[in-house]
Amino acid sequence: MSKVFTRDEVEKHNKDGDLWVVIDSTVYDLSKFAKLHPGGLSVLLDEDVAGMDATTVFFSLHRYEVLQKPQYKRLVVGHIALEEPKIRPVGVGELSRVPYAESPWLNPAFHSPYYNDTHRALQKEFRAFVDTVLYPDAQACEASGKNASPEVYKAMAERKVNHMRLGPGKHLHGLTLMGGVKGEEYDAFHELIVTQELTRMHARGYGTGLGSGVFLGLPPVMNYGAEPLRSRVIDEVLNGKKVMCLAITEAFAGSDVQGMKCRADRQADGSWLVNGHKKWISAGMWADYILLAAKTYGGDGPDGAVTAFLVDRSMGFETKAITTSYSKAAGTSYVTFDDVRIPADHVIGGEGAGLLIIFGNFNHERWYMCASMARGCRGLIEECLLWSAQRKVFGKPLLAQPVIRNKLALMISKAEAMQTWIEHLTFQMTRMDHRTQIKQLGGPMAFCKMQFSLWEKELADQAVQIFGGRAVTASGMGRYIEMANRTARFDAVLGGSEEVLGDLGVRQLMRGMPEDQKL
Ligand code: HEM
Repeated sequence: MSKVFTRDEVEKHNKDGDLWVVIDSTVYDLSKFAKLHPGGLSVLLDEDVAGMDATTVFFSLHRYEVLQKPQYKRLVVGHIALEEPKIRPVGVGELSRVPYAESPWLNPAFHSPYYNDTHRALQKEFRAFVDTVLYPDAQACEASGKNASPEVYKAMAERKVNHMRLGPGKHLHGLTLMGGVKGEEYDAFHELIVTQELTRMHARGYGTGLGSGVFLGLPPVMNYGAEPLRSRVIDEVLNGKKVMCLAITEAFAGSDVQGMKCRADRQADGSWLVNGHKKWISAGMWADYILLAAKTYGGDGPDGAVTAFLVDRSMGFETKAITTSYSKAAGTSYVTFDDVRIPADHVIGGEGAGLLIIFGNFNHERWYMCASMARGCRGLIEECLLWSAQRKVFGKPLLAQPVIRNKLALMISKAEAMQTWIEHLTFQMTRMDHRTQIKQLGGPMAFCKMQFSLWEKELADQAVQIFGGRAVTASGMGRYIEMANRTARFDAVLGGSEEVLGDLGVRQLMRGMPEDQKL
């Protein structure tokens, strides 16, 4: 049982070698730790700290999670008589109590036409899974730059996480998913929940490395692959036995997909010989399979047509890590193909079908990015509100400054608009078949992604201003803000740059401009 002290007793331990502090009514013995303290010894010997209640100063310098680490929990020697801790951390799977930190549908006072009990059940269980399994691994891998641990791949397979990330479909039928959701009832709003909860790992690169291959690379194999290859690859990737990635962009071609130079030449035995390279390939470092787009020559179709291939690492492609400011944990790579031979049955969707396959995937990719950005911005708001309430400047909390409140108002209003917009598009996905979605949602999705990444950068920028110097260091108080600000730029480029997407949306609407209507 924890020992009980009076504040007078604690005050006597106020020197080097005999140093106690009180944080939130808990008494810590820092006598030995003080010399190892990352913030130094002198700050702990300050007359307002040594032997005193250091709650306010502690929370202006450290995140709560510091106190939860086992090595620091050991410093606890007791608590103050007749006092209870006032700070109540958010428990595993719980919702934040900070206003606007959660999407409105999670606010019990609010109503939504989109969500039912199955959505709520999935959200609850998925959040606990992120908190307990993914978050710790994500943070460790962001620091080490490594791929997710085998235990995480296993845990995801057991809970059918990859299955869910692919969106609704026959691959879920007969399965019981997290929260007891039946595979048949899983819809685009369940997928929205899964996508948004994943952003709470606060590890953008890790998330990309862990999942982009599944929802970008696998759908073409699922929709167009030939058996038995199709079933084997689906099983291996969904169940975490193999990692997959998508390889389209090159040093020569980004948003202008057709500018690619990677080529595949048909051989006399029907196989293909691939030469060229791919650049910025997320998860490429850990990929066993690549869904590759290359221009084909000497086949049945026209020379230079884009064709999709499933390439196995054993076929001999090479991957080199690209150092980005994003994250090593994304496994971003430069992939080279030097006379890599691909069997004829590894063509996906037929010769020349590559562009159709690639473009058919774009809406889903952009929707996914928009959903993540909307939830990521909520995370920024939660961080900024908590920080503004606990950080004191000129004797008052930051929240007492009108200029800070103005920044928060601009941030919150954008995050609210983002969630409303993505839910509107998600609702269309529940009502339109795939073909109609491609036709109808290309423009709206392009505008949505363009605007979201503009807003995301604005929010990240405001958050940096609110956190100050803490937001540019990768550890400590502002580390989530540092990560968000560093990675927001990638959303503006990946999946189609803002400029290209805006133009795409306008060009699409031009096709529908009426000739029989004038001003
Ligand atoms: C249980 C008691 C404490 C523990 C376990 C602890 C632990 C840490 C850790 C792990 C860091 C590295 C940064 C981070 O991860 O947030 C840090 C930094 C720091 N700590 Fe503490 N600390 C304690 C108490 C205090 C107190 C009472 C003060 C009062 C002044 C203090 C002042 C600082 C400062 C100034 C830094 C550097 C912050 C920065 O780089 O911005 N610490 N501490």
